[in-house]
Amino acid sequence: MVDVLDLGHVRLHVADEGPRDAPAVIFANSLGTDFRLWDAILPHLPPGLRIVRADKRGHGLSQTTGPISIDDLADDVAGIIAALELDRPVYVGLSIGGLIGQSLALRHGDAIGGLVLSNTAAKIGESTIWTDRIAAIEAGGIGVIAEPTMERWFSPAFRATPDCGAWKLMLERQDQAGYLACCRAIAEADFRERLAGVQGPVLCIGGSLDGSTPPEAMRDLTDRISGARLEIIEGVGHLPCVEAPALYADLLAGHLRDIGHI
Ligand SMILES: O=C(O)CC1=CCC(=O)O1
Repeated sequence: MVDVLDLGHVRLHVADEGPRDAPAVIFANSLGTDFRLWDAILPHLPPGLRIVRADKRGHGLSQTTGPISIDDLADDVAGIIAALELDRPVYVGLSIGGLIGQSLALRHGDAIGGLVLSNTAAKIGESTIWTDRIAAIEAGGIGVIAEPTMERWFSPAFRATPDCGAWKLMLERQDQAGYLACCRAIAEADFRERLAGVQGPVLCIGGSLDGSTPPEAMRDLTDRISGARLEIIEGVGHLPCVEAPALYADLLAGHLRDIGHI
């Protein structure tokens, strides 16, 4: 079922697929993408899962609101879990989705049954990266950042394929105010001194060619969480679920088995 979920303060576009009583996994996508980010891994996941994907505020078909924080976005995820009556789903968040996951684990740890932090960091980039990006978009529109963003998102090999064009278009079509609100939320988020409050087992996944949250950032994040383990997928950029979907799904499935979720 794909639907609009009204949480009262915001309406979110959510896909809820699979048997209602099955072990659930909830996915959160990155800045500038909608929940189709996960399409390619779905056929590779073990059968019989309940899969929930949601466009965060200001992305895809979800509503854009005023200023937001990563904690607000984590509260939205907790709201989705409660509204859909999910039984402690495993949360998988990529990039800003990973920041949201760190906040979710700290604020609503009892609501989730496991955590996967993909292509993210305890703090993503210095503040100037975000103030420069915001200024560039305010001056010239989201299109001005599209080409350099593809270089961070994808390996040279993937950028040479026609598929890359669709991802660039997805970025260019995001709501500008929604995208900028998320940039401001990322700029303010810093979990470096807070992660002692997150307990493993946590699976961290990175890409060897990730230009946004490189392997060093993933290692730093993993080292800060007791019981976390890191897998780096070789030859892919910031969105390994797009570039290496079978491998990504295998890592995820292995983790679901390791923690007894399936
Ligand atoms: O656009 C990028 O640089 C990649 C990115 C950073 C945070 C996020 O969610 O995506």
